[in-house]
Amino acid sequence: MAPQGSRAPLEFGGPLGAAALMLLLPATMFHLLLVARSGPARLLGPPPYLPEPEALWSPRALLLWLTWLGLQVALYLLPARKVAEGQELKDKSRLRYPINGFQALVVTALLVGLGVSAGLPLAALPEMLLPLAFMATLTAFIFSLLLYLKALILAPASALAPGGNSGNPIYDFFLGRELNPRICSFDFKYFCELRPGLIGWILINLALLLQEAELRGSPSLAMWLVNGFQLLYVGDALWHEEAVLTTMDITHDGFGFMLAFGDLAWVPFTYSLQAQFLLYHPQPLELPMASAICLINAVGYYIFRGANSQKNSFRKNPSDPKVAGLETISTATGRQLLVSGWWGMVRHPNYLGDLIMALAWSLPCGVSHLLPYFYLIYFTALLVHREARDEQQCLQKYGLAWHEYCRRVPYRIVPYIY
Ligand SMILES: NC(=O)C1=CN([C@@H]2O[C@H](COP(=O)(O)OP(=O)(O)OC[C@H]3O[C@@H](n4cnc5c(N)ncnc54)[C@H](OP(=O)(O)O)[C@@H]3O)[C@@H](O)[C@H]2O)C=CC1
Ligand SMILES: CC(C)CCC[C@@H](C)[C@H]1CC=C2C3=C(CC[C@@]21C)[C@@]1(C)CC[C@H](O)C(C)(C)[C@@H]1CC3
Repeated sequence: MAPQGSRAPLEFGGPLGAAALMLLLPATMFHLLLVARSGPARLLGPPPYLPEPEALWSPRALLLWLTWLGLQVALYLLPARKVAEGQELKDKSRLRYPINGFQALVVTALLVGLGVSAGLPLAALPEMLLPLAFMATLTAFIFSLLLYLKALILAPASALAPGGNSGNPIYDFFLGRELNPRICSFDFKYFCELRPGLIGWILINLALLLQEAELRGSPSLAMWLVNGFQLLYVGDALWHEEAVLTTMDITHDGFGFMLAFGDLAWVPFTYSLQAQFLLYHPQPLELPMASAICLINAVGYYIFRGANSQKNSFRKNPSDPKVAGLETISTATGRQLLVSGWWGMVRHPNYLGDLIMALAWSLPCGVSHLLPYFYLIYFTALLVHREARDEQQCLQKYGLAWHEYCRRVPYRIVPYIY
């Protein structure tokens, strides 16, 4: 058995919190799937009915799910235009990652386009969301168990994540013991973070748009906006795939149930909630309002992309002319912190942009229901919590220099408010 790594303070309410989240997250996802198609679409009410086992277990859905995962694995293994190096690890080594996510998106789009023109009934996908979500949840549980056992038996101490090796099996299963579990060069966390769930989300949105076209003659303006905004978000993530290597999930969090379920089930089946809602609850949207919503999304995207690219360029090469003129603070680790540009406005400008976009994704659904605003509410809570986790980590890494940064940039996410 591998020795235990260094012990970090417990997050997410410790083992009890982790156990509660493992029940609550799948339950919330199924609740949303059921409520979105119900007449009243009440976020806070009880679900309209409890599904029978036959509604969850379907061999067709299982086959479809495995085919989808198999396709994304095959696309991941295709030759990449570039191979990028990750951040330095505890043992001073760096892992290598293929940069071919955008290529996977384009090939998937071509294959789906060919399939649809050959008669593939993509518009039937919305009817299979419940069993598909069940397959994804089951996969996440089984996969996390295998990852947990692999980490327990095979991983050396240097491969463990800072947080997921407390010794408590429930907590470690949830958070993930190993930082970058791999088989040969296949990196499970990196693969799951950007491929099956994120591209699956866009495919579900498209299927909902096609079904709306079948039902009502053409997709509504609101449905076009939601599809367009979310395609931009996913396309952007895959285009800037290399930037994910400096995010907290890759550099800090282990790969356990939280990320496996988040990537494979939560993202595709709950992030498509607005499009699901619109299929069953069409909303009128006039052009002036639609233009205002596009403007909000553009502002959010501008901040989100600007901030993420600025930090990424700076971390890759601080003398890059794009960032060389920015003001910085030196830290004892030798790394520097930006204190001007986007990172001088608030301490998490990328979260601010992401939240503004989240608002723009909900607004096309009108204001008659709370349900389509679930993403905005959940995402605010996630980012506030994530920001607090990141502060703790930065304080540990940078000590006094971080205090100085907080003094110079006092607001966390929203200028003059928070
Ligand atoms: N749609 C979704 O569901 C989700 C989206 N996201 C998005 O993912 C993106 C990445 O988020 P996340 O990984 O949480 O965090 P960040 O990309 O903000 O990374 C935080 C890290 O950036 C570095 N950093 C912080 N301040 C500075 C500074 N002033 N100058 C230079 N470096 C700094 C620190 O790491 P170091 O110094 O070690 O480099 C810190 O740990 C965000 O845009 C977020 O909105 C996140 C979660 C969910
Ligand atoms: C529901 C659980 C409590 C938590 C699950 C969280 C995950 C769903 C998210 C954690 C960080 C994520 C990121 C993205 C998607 C959601 C998860 C996996 C991201 C890939 C979305 C696209 C962005 O451009 C990004 C910056 C690449 C994101 C990285 C973080």
